[in-house]
Amino acid sequence: MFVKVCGLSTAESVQAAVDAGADAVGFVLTASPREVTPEQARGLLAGVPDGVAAVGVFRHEPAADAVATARAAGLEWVQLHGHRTAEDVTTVHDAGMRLIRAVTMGAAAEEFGDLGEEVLLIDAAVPGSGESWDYASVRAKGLGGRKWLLAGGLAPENVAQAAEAAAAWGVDVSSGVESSRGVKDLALVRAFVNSAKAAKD
Ligand SMILES: O=C(O)c1ccccc1NCC(=O)[C@H](O)[C@H](O)COP(=O)(O)O
Repeated sequence: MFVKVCGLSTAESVQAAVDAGADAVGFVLTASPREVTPEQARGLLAGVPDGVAAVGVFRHEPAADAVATARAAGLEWVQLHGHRTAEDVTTVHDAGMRLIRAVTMGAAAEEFGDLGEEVLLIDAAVPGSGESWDYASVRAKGLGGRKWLLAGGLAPENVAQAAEAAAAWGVDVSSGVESSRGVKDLALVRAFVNSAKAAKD
């Protein structure tokens, strides 16, 4: 099970995620209580070893702007929320970067198609809100064989059940490992990664 921990803003939370075995860490580079500057993200990147994906997260920014900001932060991956096109995917790849494309569960059917991104992320209506949804319903999207992350309202206590219900390739969390909005709880970060890694693939 691929595990991403998102919305990290301190060296301690990065270390907790990495030490627990997270495969990816996310830095929010768009308006959010979790927002970090590119300079802060670059500093946090120092705690991310090779083999762990460091992801810059964006919402409505044009793909070219997201790429420029992520590059300024030294990140290799971008995660783009909002409606995206095959041209956006090309923009990211032509810049030599890697892409997680995020769609909300309620999006139109064509949004779930393969636009060439490396990883798809299926989220709640509002990213980073901690809202849960009917995870099993994603099975109807026919994502078998794709690399995709389940997100929205996951937490240490529900991640294993949710991932199994959805037949997820991986999981992503932010709110469910926080003590208050934007403040990561290190014990919850560890518990989440452990629970997700123990979940049935
Ligand atoms: O975290 C944010 O505030 C945020 C703002 C704008 C775009 C994306 C954002 N976060 C993305 C994520 O953290 C994850 O992809 C996911 O939505 C986490 O959801 P949750 O665990 O329910 O907080």
